[in-house]
Formats: sequence, structure tokens, C-alpha cells
Amino acid sequence: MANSDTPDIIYTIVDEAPELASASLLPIIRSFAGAADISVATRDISLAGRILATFPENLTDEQRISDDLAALGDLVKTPDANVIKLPNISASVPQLNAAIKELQGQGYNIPDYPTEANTDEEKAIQARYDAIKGSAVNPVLREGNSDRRSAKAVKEYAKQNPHSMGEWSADSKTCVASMPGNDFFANEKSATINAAQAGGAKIVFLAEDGAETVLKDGLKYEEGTVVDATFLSAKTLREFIKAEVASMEPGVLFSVHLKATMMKVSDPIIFGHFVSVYLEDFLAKHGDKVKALGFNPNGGIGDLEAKIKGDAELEADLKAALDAKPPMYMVNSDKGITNLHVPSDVIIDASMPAVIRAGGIGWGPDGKAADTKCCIPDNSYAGVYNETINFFKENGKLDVTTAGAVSNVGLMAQKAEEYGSHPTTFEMAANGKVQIVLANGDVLHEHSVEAGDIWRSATAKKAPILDWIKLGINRTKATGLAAFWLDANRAHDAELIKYVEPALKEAGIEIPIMAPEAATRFSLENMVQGKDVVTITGNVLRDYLTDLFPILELGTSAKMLSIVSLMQGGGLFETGAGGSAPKHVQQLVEENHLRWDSLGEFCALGESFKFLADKGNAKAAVFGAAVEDATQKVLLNNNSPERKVGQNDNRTSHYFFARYWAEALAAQSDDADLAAHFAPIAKDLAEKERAILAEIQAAEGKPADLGGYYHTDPVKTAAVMRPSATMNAIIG
Ligand SMILES: NC(=O)C1=CN([C@@H]2O[C@H](COP(=O)(O)OP(=O)(O)OC[C@H]3O[C@@H](n4cnc5c(N)ncnc54)[C@H](OP(=O)(O)O)[C@@H]3O)[C@@H](O)[C@H]2O)C=CC1
Ligand SMILES: O=C(O)CCC(=O)C(=O)O
Ligand SMILES: [Mg+2]
Repeated sequence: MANSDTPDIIYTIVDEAPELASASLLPIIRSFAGAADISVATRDISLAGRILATFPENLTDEQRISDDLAALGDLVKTPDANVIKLPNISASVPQLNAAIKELQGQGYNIPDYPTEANTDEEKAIQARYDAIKGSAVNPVLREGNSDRRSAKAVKEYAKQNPHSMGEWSADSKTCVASMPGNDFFANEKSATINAAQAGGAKIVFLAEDGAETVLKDGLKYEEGTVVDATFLSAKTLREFIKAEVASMEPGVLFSVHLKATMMKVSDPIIFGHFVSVYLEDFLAKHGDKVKALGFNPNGGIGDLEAKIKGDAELEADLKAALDAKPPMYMVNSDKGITNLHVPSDVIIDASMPAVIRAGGIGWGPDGKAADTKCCIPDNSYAGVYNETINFFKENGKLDVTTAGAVSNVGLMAQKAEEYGSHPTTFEMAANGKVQIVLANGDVLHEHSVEAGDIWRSATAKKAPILDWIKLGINRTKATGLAAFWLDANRAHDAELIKYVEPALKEAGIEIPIMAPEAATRFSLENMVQGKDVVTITGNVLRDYLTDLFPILELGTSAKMLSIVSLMQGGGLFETGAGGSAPKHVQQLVEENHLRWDSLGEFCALGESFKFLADKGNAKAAVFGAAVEDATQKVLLNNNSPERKVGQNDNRTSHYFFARYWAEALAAQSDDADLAAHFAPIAKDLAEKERAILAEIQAAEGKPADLGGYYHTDPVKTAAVMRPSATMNAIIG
């Protein structure tokens, strides 16, 4: 063990499909690692775990759990960290409410989330919940920059076994629509803090009558930090939405793509504007009534439907109001769930690539595929999707069998850029001015705003920026082709370019710096010629591109290798680049088939062992190599999960992974003890293949009971996810 308190490897407890997968995979990992005295501990960062850890005083002694997220947040700032991080729920308010309700039903006396906080007590509860909603986990753990790419074997497999791709036609009406201006992109100001400016700062609002309100105090800027401020005009946004709704062509679906999870303050508000514009007739008539019922447009139409259930007049008027608008892109047309039902159902990084992979189509209320207008209000990154769509309209769908690999190096450490901005994002209560005022008296940035505008400030720190440039240079050297995605005409990017240019000069390397649209074109053009390209980007594009390119190249971002080299020397190994696949849980509950692919976990596990090996653990090196071997075999032998009942699923893929892993350990000659230990296990697993697969498949096709959704019953979950007594006896 690394030291007496720190386990060798920490595996995170999360939510939904990846957590179900862990119920099957983690016992295998622990059993195998145990043979080499490598300790694998767990830490709970699930939504339910975060909620329970937040309200200890409401719980009995037996119910209380430790605040594992806080502990992990400390650990990642040490060289000892070796964390395998699976995707967790970044909860929207409807998800948070559902989790609270489920926990209350299980006997946990936690408070409701106050929709509107009036008393001090309600405000305190709301603040505690707000700290765990949205993307509350990743920014805490990501104390390093991001390196996401596909392992060679994974990319080769995809080329040999291409997934389906929708056809693109030149006359597709699918398009991206963005605001004509007055958005975050247009209003951005940026400056790099100099020695005289370093220190404290505050954000103040000056009302038109001169009254000053402090929006945020106690900020601290180090020298070299890039500090941005910007706002999006609510008035311009609403005019934009109305114009885009009014200009819909027949047969085209209307959609909006946001990141209400990560951008947990700004984007639910933007989403709410779409909802209230779509429902304008209904709200003109019934606005007061539904407000009294606790409806807030930011929660979505799904919340409204729940609140008016049983009121025939309201239900009929809601239907009429929606029918009067253009048809929407649907999340689930069978169940009538629209794009505007839940703020976290359509998340841009996953949703736009899905539209693009399908050939520029979404699914309408009639369950039929159709071209789609994709509203992405802010212009900062919308152009990337617009350019991608134009490219495929011109060139036709991607040929997966010949495409190069597009990988990413992302500036992410220490809450870089927009993804760290929610504590400094505000919806303006009145007209006036917002200023960032430094301790030395300088007004760093100032904007005139109107009531309803969304103002925000974001930062990027010097050490992470320099580390990111270095990582970008290293990956470029390893790959050949790369570009920095920075727009010299954007305020923030211009500050970053001041760091990038001298660093490239010093390193004696030339890497082009391109604005996002041009860089998109550059990457796509090279990729279709079979060339590998590195995209060196900021935090938001890191997120967007590491779904976009993998979904086109590999069919899913779940297969990505996702490494975070922590700035203090530790390692954080994320599994895949996507989310927690709620659709997969639904399928498991309905028909006991889990199509979640654990390839991301396999890749992360291999890297985690290798990291441990680099710290001097020789047995970990043997494990790392064997995991890599097993991962390749799972791919080559087509043991990965498939979509339908009776086909391979997550559990069968774990059986094959365990078997190949044991076989590789038995076959290696670096460590005779390990070889001897695993030889009988490998033999047993191979000989009993038929019995094990039959036991796993016996339960398929029938509903499965997990005893919960956000907080499942561990015994029931283990029964569903480890159904083979034969395999369990071998694994132990
Ligand atoms: N790192 C993190 O912690 C992240 C967390 N999230 C969270 O995940 C939740 C869901 O987000 P959403 O945007 O729907 O994105 P998801 O990535 O969870 O799902 C989108 C689709 O991707 C496919 N997919 C994802 N992972 C796998 C896998 N391992 N194996 C096979 N297919 C996979 C599935 O497609 P199909 O249905 O076709 O099989 C799935 O429906 C949200 O709560 C979000 O906040 C999102 C991104 C990252
Ligand atoms: O933390 C989140 O909410 C999402 C993270 C994400 O999408 C990513 O890192 O790719
Ligand atoms: Mg993402």
C-alpha cells in the first residue's frame, strides 16, 4: 500500500448504468488485485451519497455516511492519488427532487429542496443542495488537465467493425441557430492579472440609483490568472427564440441544446426562456395559477405536467399551446417527452453528436425521423457544430473504416474557464452596472446590464495554462498534427494566445492557432484523409469534442481513454468520456439486459495499474499489461455488450474480461507467484463458460428489481448483476 491511510486504488461509487456495471466488475477487480496485495477502496460520489453526506444531523447513526467527495477533493491534491472515476449524475432540479423523494421513502429524514427559499432556514437548505446539484463532482476532482484519446486497439477495432452511420444529404435542412449578438461571446472582456492587481477582488452591482450590492466578495486572483467577464442579454435571447420559432420550415423539428448540468446557473435559466416562449399562450392565460402551484419554467414542461395533473382545463390548454407551436425534437416520442420537458435530458455534448451521427436527424412527436433546427444560443462554441454539419452536407457521412483518430488535450485544471464559473454567475435583478473591483481599486471589467441578463465571470490560472500547453506540445510530438483552438478575435482566447505563442517559440515547435470553426474544418479534413489530429482546446471544447469525435469514430465516447494528470503528481483515470446512460438502466429494469459497455472502465483500470507500477509496484505492472491484453481480446472476440435481450451484455462482457485477464496473468513469466495463482482461476473460468453464460442469460427478458433508482438496494443489485453462482464461486 502507498501509505497506511491511502488505498492503492480508489474506485468511485456513482449512479445509474456505470454503478450497475460496478456491481459486477468491482468484485472481480478486488478479488484479482487482492492476490497481489493491491488494495482497492471505494468512495461514494453518487447523487444519493452526496445528499446523505450533506445532512448528517437529519440522519440516525446507522444512516450517516462520510463526505467522500470532500475527502477525494483533498486526495487529488496529493501525489498519492490514484483514482478511477466513473461518470456520475450531474443533477438537474427534477433529478435532485426525485432522488430526495426516493431517499425519504427509504426512511431518510432529509429536507425537501425548497423551490422558492423565503426563510433563512429554507435559504440555508437550498444553498446546501445547490452545492451538490449540477456538475458538483468533476470540477472538484479535476485538479489536472485532460488527455482523452482512443487506445490504438480500440480505434483499430472500430475501423474493422464500423458502427452504423446515418446518410447525410446536401439538401438536409438541419442547421444550427445562434443569437445575432449580445451573447456571452459578443460581450466578453478579458484581462490577465498583473503583479499590482494580484490579491483580493469583489463583484458588485451598481443599480441605476447608485445603490451598490456586493454580488460576490472574497475572490482572490493570483498573478497571471486570466479573468473574463461577460453577459447574455435576456431580451435579445427571447427575441432570438421567438424569431427562430416563427421561421420554422414545415417538416423540420425545433430543438435547443444546452449544458444545464455543468453550467448549472446560466443554462437552466436559458432553458427556462425557451420553455416560457414555447408556452407563451398558456402562461399568458394561466401564469399566476401555475406559479402558485410552484412551477418555474427553468424546471421544464415535465414539471408543469406533474403540477397540473388532473386539472382537465389546464391539461387541455397546455396541449393546445404546444400544438400551436412547431413540432419539437423528442427525447422519447412514445412517452411524449419533449426537448423542453427536463433541463438535463438534452445535454449538448451528447445530443449534438447524436444528431450529426444519425445524418442530421432527430425524432419528432410522431416517432419519425426529421431534419432538425438546433438552437445553441451563445456563439462561443456553436460554430463548431455548424461547421461540422456543413462539412457532412458537403462531403457525405464519415467513412469510419478509414477515418483518422481525433484526440484532445483540454485545459481543465482548477475549474478552468466557463466550467468553473457558477459561483460567479448571476441573473440580474434590475438594470445597472456590474463591475469586478480589485483590492487595489482597479475596476477590472464593467458591463451595463438589464434585468434578467445573465452575467458571469470565469478564470483560468497560470500554472494550469502552462501545464496544458506543455501537454499539448507532448501530444503533438507523439501524433504529428495538431492545432490550438483559439480565436484571436475573442477576448479570452486572445489572452491565452499571449501564453501559447511564447511557449511554442521556446519549445521550438510550430503548432497552428485557429479559431474554432477553422480548426473544426482542419480536423475534419485531415481526419477523413485518415490522419490523426490532436485538438488542443479550452475546457468547454474539451467536453464537446471528446464526445463529438468519438461518437463519429467509435460509435460512443464510452470507449475513450481519459487521463487526468493531476498537477500535484497523482493520477485520475476517468472511464470513457460520456455520462451515466439513464436509458440503459431503464432497459435493465424492464428486461434485465444491460447494454452499458465497460470498455472505458477496462482502459482506466489498465492505466491505474500502470500508474501504480510507475510508483514502484512491480505486481501492478503485471496487472496493467494483463488488463490491456484482456481488453484487446474482449474487442477482438466480439464480447462487447450489444443492444438486445439475449445478446452479449455488460455481465457477459465482464465474464470474458475476467477470463482473459486471468489467462494473461497465468501466461506471463514476470511474476511466477501470480502466474501460479491465476492458472487455476483461468482454467476454471474457461471450462465453465457454458454454465456461466447460461446462468447470466437465464434471467434476461424479465423485469429486474434493484430496490431503488438513485439509492439501490445492494443485495438486490448484486443479485441482478452477479447472477452466475458458478462465476461467483470462482471469483469469491
Ligand atoms: N463524467 C461524468 O461524470 C459525466 C456525467 N454525465 C451525466 O450523465 C447523465 C446522462 O447524460 P447524457 O447526456 O444522457 O449522456 P450519456 O453519455 O449518459 O448517454 C448518451 C448515450 O450514449 C451512449 N452511451 C453512453 N455511455 C455508454 C456506455 N458505457 N456504453 C454504451 N453506450 C453508452 C448511450 O447510447 P444508446 O442509448 O444508443 O446505447 C447513451 O444513451 C446526466 O446526468 C449527466 O449529467 C454526462 C457526461 C459526463
Ligand atoms: O460533469 C459533468 O456534468 C459532465 C462532464 C462531461 O460531460 C465531460 O467531462 O465530458
Ligand atoms: Mg462530456
